[in-house]
Amino acid sequence: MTESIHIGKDALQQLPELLKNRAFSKVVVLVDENTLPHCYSILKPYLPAHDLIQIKSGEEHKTLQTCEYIWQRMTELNLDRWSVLVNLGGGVIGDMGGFCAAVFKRGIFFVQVPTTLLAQVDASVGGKTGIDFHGLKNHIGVYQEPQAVFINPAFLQTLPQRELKSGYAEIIKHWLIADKEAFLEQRHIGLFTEDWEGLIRHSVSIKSRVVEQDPLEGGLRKILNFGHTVGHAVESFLLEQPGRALLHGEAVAVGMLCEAWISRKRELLSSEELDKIETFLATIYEKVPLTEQDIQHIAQLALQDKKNTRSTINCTLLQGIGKAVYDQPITVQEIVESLRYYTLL
Ligand SMILES: NC(=O)c1ccc[n+]([C@@H]2O[C@H](COP(=O)([O-])OP(=O)(O)OC[C@H]3O[C@@H](n4cnc5c(N)ncnc54)[C@H](O)[C@@H]3O)[C@@H](O)[C@H]2O)c1
Ligand SMILES: O=C(O)C(=O)C[C@@H](O)[C@H](O)[C@H](O)COP(=O)(O)O
Ligand SMILES: [Zn+2]
Repeated sequence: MTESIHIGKDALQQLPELLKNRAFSKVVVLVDENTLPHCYSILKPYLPAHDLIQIKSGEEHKTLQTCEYIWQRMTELNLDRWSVLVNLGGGVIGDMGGFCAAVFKRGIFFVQVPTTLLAQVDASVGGKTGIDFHGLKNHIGVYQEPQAVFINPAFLQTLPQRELKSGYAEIIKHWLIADKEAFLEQRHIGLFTEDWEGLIRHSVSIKSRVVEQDPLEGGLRKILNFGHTVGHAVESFLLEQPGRALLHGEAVAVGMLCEAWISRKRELLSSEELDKIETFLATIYEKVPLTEQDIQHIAQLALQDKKNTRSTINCTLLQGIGKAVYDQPITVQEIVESLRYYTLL
């Protein structure tokens, strides 16, 4: 695991040393209306004098418009290239704050302090930063590693159950692509775990191992995108439908079911394994109602996936539980069929 990722209840104790050693000219903390009341008091004792930038929470604000506001505030606060932005929040704050820092004055430093399960096990690790554009997920962004990541499971105490479940989807994804034993054992414990730190460490180690080998997603890193070809299309589509938006992990759960079904269709996955995946996910995630018209729209959105080459949709599929294969060409029609299958589950 990368040395700059600190995990545990004392993780933040490493932060003052980092801030002191690098002698940053200014420290600014990016928060939203939830992380300010719930998380800032945990972080504050570890910070020198600093300013705050507050934005609205939620995927609908992971946009260029919010970036403009952040850059405007950074300018008003006179940040120079030796400033550091501390992103205190979930994946939206981490992705967008990381992106804003990476391009402000061609790049200032940033640190990730993830406060949701999803951000602790996935989004804060690996250097993908970015925003949504015209409803398309992470359509604009750059790869830029933070100075360090500080993961304190204590932040999860105030996180709503629905958000915990969303983050758990990325943990399940890590098991499905890389650790069969963990999937088979842990699924009986599910969200009743008391060992968040152990689960986080395990997930981060899986993700870090992949990212270290292929940081810019030339090949292997695409396995981390299992469930996202269909999942991002579902998420993008429902984000634009009033009252129907899903959380990222909820959409990934739908995507994993569809892509597991396509894996079965290709005889990469046995019907017993597909059944195990379906049964487990059904115990956690509610069924998302989709009409035939929705399905047609969603399948078209997959044509914008970042793993595609020319007009080929390259999907990551499962070759049995615990092993993933990337760059598997699939068709829009197969996505339609997989979503129809999902609606009948
Ligand atoms: N960069 C990556 O590798 C990567 C990986 C996975 C997901 N993502 C992105 O992450 C985003 C989803 O992240 P998320 O699930 O963390 O959502 P999020 O950032 O929207 O946070 C979820 C909600 O929880 C609130 N919150 C955060 N911490 C809290 C706490 N401790 N207590 C109470 N409330 C708290 C937030 O204000 C927000 O309302 C998506 O945009 C997704 O595309 C990125
Ligand atoms: O880190 C990665 O690589 C991932 O694919 C992790 C995903 O869980 C995450 O949602 C990521 O943001 C998706 O990246 P994208 O390139 O498909 O936008
Ligand atoms: Zn994801």
